[in-house]
Amino acid sequence: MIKFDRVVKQFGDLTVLNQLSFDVDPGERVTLIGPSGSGKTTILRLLMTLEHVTPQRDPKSDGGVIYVEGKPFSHMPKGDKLVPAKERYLRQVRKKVGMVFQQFNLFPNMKVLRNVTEGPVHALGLSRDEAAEKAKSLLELVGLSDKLDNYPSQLSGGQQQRVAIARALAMSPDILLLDEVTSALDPELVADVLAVLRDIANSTSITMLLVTHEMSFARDVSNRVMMFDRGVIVEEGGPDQMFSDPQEARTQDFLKAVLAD
Ligand SMILES: Nc1ncnc2c1ncn2[C@@H]1O[C@H](COP(=O)(O)OP(=O)(O)OP(=O)(O)O)[C@@H](O)[C@H]1O
Repeated sequence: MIKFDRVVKQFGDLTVLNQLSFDVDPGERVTLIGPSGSGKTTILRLLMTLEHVTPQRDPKSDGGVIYVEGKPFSHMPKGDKLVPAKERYLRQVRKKVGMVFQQFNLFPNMKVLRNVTEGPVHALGLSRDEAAEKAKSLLELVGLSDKLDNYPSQLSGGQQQRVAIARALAMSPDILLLDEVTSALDPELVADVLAVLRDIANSTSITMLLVTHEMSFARDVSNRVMMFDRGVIVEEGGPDQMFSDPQEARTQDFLKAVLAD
């Protein structure tokens, strides 16, 4: 479903991902943990094509290939303009991936329903009626059927994040990326958002990659936990083993620090 094959990503002199290889199978839920700056968000951003691997001649610079459903993408020779066919191809692959960010990134001038219907109308070619029907059922799933005509500014942070989740799902992605989706929320709003995500995890077979500091949530929903440090996987395993019996000192120290927070 997802494959990183010896991916190297640099920002200037900083090597953020260092010959990183891993696979994610269809339907897997994988949690990425690790200290700040270890490259977790960069992995998600590469999958969303918000960042690119841009190989150059220098063997130390960017390299490797990322595959989604067997198709290579995010491999862009530096300086090349995207030709239309390649852009179309990338758009096709990108449609398979949905992302929810820490900041909700809703369109502030559109009502809730419109926030969720815009993508399906413009990117999937659904009619306004079809998109509205789909959006309403997703907004019901996230518990916001009574907010269709509200603007984002009229909602709490937790409600806005639930709209963002419905908006990502409205594109029918095969893969859902969640990047610290509760970090910007007041503590009392976190539980509702996590409950919605638990429901989605339990009721769909969508593949998920999560970056989260909510360890009990990660333990509940993930099949696998990968611990990153400096752009490499230090340790990986099932959630019970990783959270109860981590083997590597860096994982032990990281979890101690997070749990003491
Ligand atoms: N666009 C960019 N330009 C320059 N440096 C960047 C860019 N994006 C990320 N970085 C740097 O790359 C490193 C890895 O960042 P990344 O956001 O992937 O880490 P992270 O593990 O998600 O951290 P956090 O837990 O704090 O979100 C950091 O040192 C960051 O400053």
